[in-house]
Amino acid sequence: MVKRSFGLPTRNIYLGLACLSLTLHLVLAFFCLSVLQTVCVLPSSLSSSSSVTGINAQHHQPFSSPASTSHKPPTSSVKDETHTVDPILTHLKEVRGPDALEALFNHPLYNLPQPELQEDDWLLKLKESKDVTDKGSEEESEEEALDDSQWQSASQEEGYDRATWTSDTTTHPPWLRFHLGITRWELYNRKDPTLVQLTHYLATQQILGAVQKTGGTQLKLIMSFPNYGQALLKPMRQSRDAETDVNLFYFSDFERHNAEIAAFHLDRILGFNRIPPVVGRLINVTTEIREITTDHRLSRTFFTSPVGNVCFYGQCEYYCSTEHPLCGRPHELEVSLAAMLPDLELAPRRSWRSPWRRAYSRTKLAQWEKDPVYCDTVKQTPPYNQGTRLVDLIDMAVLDYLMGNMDRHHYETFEKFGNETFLLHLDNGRGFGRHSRDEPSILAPLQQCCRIRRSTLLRLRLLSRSGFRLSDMMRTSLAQDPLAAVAPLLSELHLSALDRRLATVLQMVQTCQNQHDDVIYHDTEGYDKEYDQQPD
Ligand SMILES: Nc1ncnc2c1ncn2[C@@H]1O[C@H](COP(=O)(O)OP(=O)(O)OP(=O)(O)O)[C@@H](O)[C@H]1O
Ligand SMILES: [Mn+2]
Repeated sequence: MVKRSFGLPTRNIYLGLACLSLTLHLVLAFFCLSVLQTVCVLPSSLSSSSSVTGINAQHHQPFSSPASTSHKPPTSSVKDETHTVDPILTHLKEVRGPDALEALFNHPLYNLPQPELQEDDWLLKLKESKDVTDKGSEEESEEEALDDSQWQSASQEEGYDRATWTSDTTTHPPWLRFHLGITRWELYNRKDPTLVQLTHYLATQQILGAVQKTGGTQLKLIMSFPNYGQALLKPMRQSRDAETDVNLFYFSDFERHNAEIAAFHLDRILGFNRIPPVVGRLINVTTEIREITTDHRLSRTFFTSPVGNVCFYGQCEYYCSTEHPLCGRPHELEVSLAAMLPDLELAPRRSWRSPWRRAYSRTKLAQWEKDPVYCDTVKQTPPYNQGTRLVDLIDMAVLDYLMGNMDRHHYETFEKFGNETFLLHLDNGRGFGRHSRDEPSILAPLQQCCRIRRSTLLRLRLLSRSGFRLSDMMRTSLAQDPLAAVAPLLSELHLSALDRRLATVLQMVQTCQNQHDDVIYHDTEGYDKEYDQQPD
């Protein structure tokens, strides 16, 4: 009786619940399809990339975990009040992982129109074959010209390939294609497949030679490959998580191999393309240095440590002693390998002292640290008084601030291009030393000059948005490096420091704009319409 008297109402309740559940499912399915299409469909490669990087998602949207991102919208993008007013966001797609990096690089701000390249905008050029045979012609003496005959070694050195390159670029090894692709405006074209081939080449080619590089203060080696490519090696000296001792001056800090690697990725993500490609590699110090080196100053410094690891220290000014050994485990050592720039004889470079160079002294201050209107003087001094040199320097200060590099005493340019060219951002080994502290003085050029390229500013803003967040882009980009399989190239603490520092840069530009009129250097003509509503 009791059962029967409750039967009908219970059935109605069940029916009602079923209808409600069906409606909810339909609404959910509709929402998922229409609004979250890009989030729901995750690229198949994600799970593999996450296992390689071993990402700890404590502080970030875990792009590596499809389950956790696929059914709810990222909260920060929903909160973003500028979503409907900022045209930049019309290009924003909520994607994660490798696709997000690709989406960033496909954004119009990373594909701004470039002036058409003229013949003298290329650093090197191949000689026409008629020039090679036409001995005595004036063009023969052109320093920047390469001719096929240079590549044919008369005496075949052991292990080296016989060069069979012709003027057909498909016969060229990646390092040569990289050299031939350098222009007045950038070191490499991000979309050129040469870049991927070059990094793969550096990471995998057999090492035939290893000698110390002269010049500079810390140990560096030049490694040679079978088809005459070379790379600049910086070794791992300390664990990735070791923070620079607070009592060490910037000029005493160790150089870090992972800083060289991360700086290349950061520079590329900022859209500069001014750092030679760098990859990480595990090398065998016995077979790939000790047994092949012809450098006696280097080979003399090898020894076996008390626990049986093979170590060496080389000869240089800083940290080349038994107390600072570079040790394999027992043979394997992590290193960074940077693609070498063309030989100085083919493409001479000019070294410029940075106006914001530090004093490199325990006690002295540089002029820019004492004079609040220092930039007024710089602005009137060639080459900073015209062209893009000042804003180029400010781009470099932003890059250095983001990675905490206080060691930018000089920068270089290719002599061929005079003053109208990009700045090479070489030597980044002292970046990424501290994540817990930001060094405001690195931003002095921006703070004192209150000037920035519009394209740089717009890209920085883009990188502060969810979906394109700088830390996420860096994590994804660094996961492509071979050493990411050993451990993430930058710890999460360093990655979040990047976002924090980026916010500081944007805040500084805002403060400048509140006080000055001519903060923006307009370099995005023709694209202004698209960003009309972008506040600057
Ligand atoms: N990828 C490269 N290809 C060719 N030359 C390079 C490359 N990177 C650096 N160099 C050259 O080697 C020199 C020394 O390198 P780097 O600056 O990294 O060493 P360093 O020991 O930090 O020097 P310093 O102590 O003077 O700062 C640079 O000034 C530059 O001219
Ligand atoms: Mn240095």
